[in-house]
Amino acid sequence: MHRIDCDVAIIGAGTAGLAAYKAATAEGAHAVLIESGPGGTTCARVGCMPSKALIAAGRTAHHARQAAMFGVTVGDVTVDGPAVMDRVRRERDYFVASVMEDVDAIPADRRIAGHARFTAPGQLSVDGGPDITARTIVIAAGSAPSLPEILEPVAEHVRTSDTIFEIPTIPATLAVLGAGVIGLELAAAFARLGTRVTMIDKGDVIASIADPEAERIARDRLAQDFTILLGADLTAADLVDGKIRLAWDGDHAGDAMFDLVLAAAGRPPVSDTLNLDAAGIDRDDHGTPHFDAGTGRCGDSMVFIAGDARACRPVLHEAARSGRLAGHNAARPDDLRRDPILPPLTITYTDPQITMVGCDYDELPSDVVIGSATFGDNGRVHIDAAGDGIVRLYADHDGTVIGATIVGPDAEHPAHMVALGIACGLTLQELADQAYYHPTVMEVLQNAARDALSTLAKSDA
Ligand SMILES: Cc1cc2nc3c(=O)[nH]c(=O)nc-3n(C[C@H](O)[C@H](O)[C@H](O)COP(=O)(O)OP(=O)(O)OC[C@H]3O[C@@H](n4cnc5c(N)ncnc54)[C@H](O)[C@@H]3O)c2cc1C
Ligand SMILES: NC(=O)c1ccc[n+]([C@@H]2O[C@H](COP(=O)([O-])OP(=O)(O)OC[C@H]3O[C@@H](n4cnc5c(N)ncnc54)[C@H](O)[C@@H]3O)[C@@H](O)[C@H]2O)c1
Repeated sequence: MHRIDCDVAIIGAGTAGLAAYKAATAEGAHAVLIESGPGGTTCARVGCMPSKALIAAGRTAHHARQAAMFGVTVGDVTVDGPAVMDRVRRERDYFVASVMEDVDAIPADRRIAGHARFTAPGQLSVDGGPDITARTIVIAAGSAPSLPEILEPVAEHVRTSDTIFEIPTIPATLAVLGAGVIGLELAAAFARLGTRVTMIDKGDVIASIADPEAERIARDRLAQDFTILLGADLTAADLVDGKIRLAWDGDHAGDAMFDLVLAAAGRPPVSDTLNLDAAGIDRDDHGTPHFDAGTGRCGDSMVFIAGDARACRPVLHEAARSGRLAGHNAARPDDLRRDPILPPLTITYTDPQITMVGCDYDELPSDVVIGSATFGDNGRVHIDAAGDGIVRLYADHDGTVIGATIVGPDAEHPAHMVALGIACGLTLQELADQAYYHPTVMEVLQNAARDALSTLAKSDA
């Protein structure tokens, strides 16, 4: 077995690992990148991109069904399931190929295939590969879908986001376990493609939306397309005549048969497979290393961490950003860079979109000022027959914008503006006084800022 001595060893060639590799080599470090799977990143292969391709198909079917409202005749709308799934996979292949081009450009002796695990601080072994000694190590091993124990007897018939995009056609009936981001996006897409979807979650809210007004609007709207059962725990899962029978308890206790089950019950980091006991780093109760969010460093060790492996903010832009930072700092541990921590931003690509930015509703200060505005009376939304929604804008007592929950058509745009506003320390007055083109959905954000300002004025009076 040959040995490698290097400056930086990076575990995982996903978005975070690739960004770390580029940043470390840009600093002149001898870095190696270890990947246990097929590569291509979670985002491109089984995440952001195939899910958005499926959502795009669902949206197209929906718009086609709505066409008559605009005086446009398209005839009967039918969905060709195999053609939909073929396009999803073609799109996926396009994005994976583009990532693999970048990977292939890395010198072959810097790319190592196999599963890495720690054997001692600064030491890794790779299954079927070399033993590695590295001055610093970056953990960028990502996360993986969990399979609730109750589904184990029918595991063969259960899909996760890792396998759902391989199905040959659109199922007639689908149970989705988990009302988080993955469950909602895929449930909504399949429902618009003609699948009868039942979503089951043991929690009380969808998409972890803490703001009750926003949660109610999002849930009511999505429930028009598929069944949402909250506060429901699965009590049984078995196979009957080739179909999966699920039973659940709670207010809507019942059972039903499904062609397919999608488990979307969370994606914990894969840290338990890395033998972190040997790494010499402190970890929390879930096994995730303690780390400094400003530098990515785990305690005062020579280990850095990035991406979904951190078990917080598991979204693409955070993986890329934290990967760059970890790679740079792993190459320059004597001169650590500290990046500003951006406001958290999440977008769920349902219709309406669900976005949360900055301070979460359940962490707002007691003297918070909240401005609200609805999408339904917005000119652009009306013309486009795009539905309804709400902006809930949060500011502190001196009027500085601190967060928002936005549920509505194209909510991604005002959400980005609020994220920038928070990062720049914008006040409600400054937000309200920006240029808002007419007619755009951005005007709803301006209305929410004005509403919050009038509340602030009343509380000051
Ligand atoms: C269905 C779905 C949809 C999503 N949609 C969005 C979206 O629209 N927008 C968004 O911002 N985010 C989205 N995300 C989240 C986003 O994809 C992730 O946050 C991001 O891809 C994480 O990147 P990463 O580099 O941390 O992990 P990954 O890309 O998963 O990379 C980790 C790599 O490490 C490898 N690895 C693991 N263990 C080892 C080991 N021991 N040795 C060697 N290699 C190892 C793995 O094989 C993997 O290739 C979505 C995720 C899913 C699942
Ligand atoms: N648009 C995006 O940015 C996007 C899209 C998809 C995924 N992602 C990322 O992927 C991560 C993982 O997504 P996810 O949806 O798998 O996880 P999640 O943590 O968002 O949601 C999991 C849901 O499953 C429920 N659940 C857990 N165990 C259950 C059980 N036994 N029975 C019933 N319900 C159960 C939870 O109550 C929760 O509502 C997200 O945190 C997100 O950051 C992002």
